[in-house]
Amino acid sequence: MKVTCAIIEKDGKILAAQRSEKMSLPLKWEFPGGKIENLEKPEECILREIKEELGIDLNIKYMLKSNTHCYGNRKIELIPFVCSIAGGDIILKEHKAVLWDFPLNLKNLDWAEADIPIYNQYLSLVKGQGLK
Ligand SMILES: Nc1nc2c([nH]c(=O)n2[C@H]2C[C@H](O)[C@@H](COP(=O)(O)OP(=O)(O)OP(=O)(O)O)O2)c(=O)[nH]1
Repeated sequence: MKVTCAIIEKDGKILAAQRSEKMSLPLKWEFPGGKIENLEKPEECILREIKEELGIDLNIKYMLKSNTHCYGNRKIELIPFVCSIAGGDIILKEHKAVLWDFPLNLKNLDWAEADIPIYNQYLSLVKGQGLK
């Protein structure tokens, strides 16, 4: 299963979202997004999912390397897009909470396992740019 997710940047901070009790991986933190539907391009998927889940429009800046992870016998390929907000105000439609912080400060969140390599990939990238 292919899943897209968004690392949304604003003023040097990024957004982490907490899954609700009712979702799979309850209360884990993730980069919001969701499953690719039939015939959909990954870029279309992430824009649709973020509109559905957070009520905002995104600009896609670039894609990072995907991470394949198995939760038991469920294999997902998580495809990350670094994005900025194009418009709208965040309304939580599915998540329990969201948090904005500098990338390094999010290290100790209880991340979904599939997100950890993606978080680390992003961190090395922004460190390389001399940012936090
Ligand atoms: N959206 C998103 N999903 C993630 C991330 N990390 C991660 O392991 N996942 C998992 C959780 C889900 O099993 C799947 C994404 O599906 P989804 O967010 O559309 O969730 P869903 O409720 O439809 O999925 P499910 O409960 O049927 O498993 O990928 C992430 O960063 N973002």
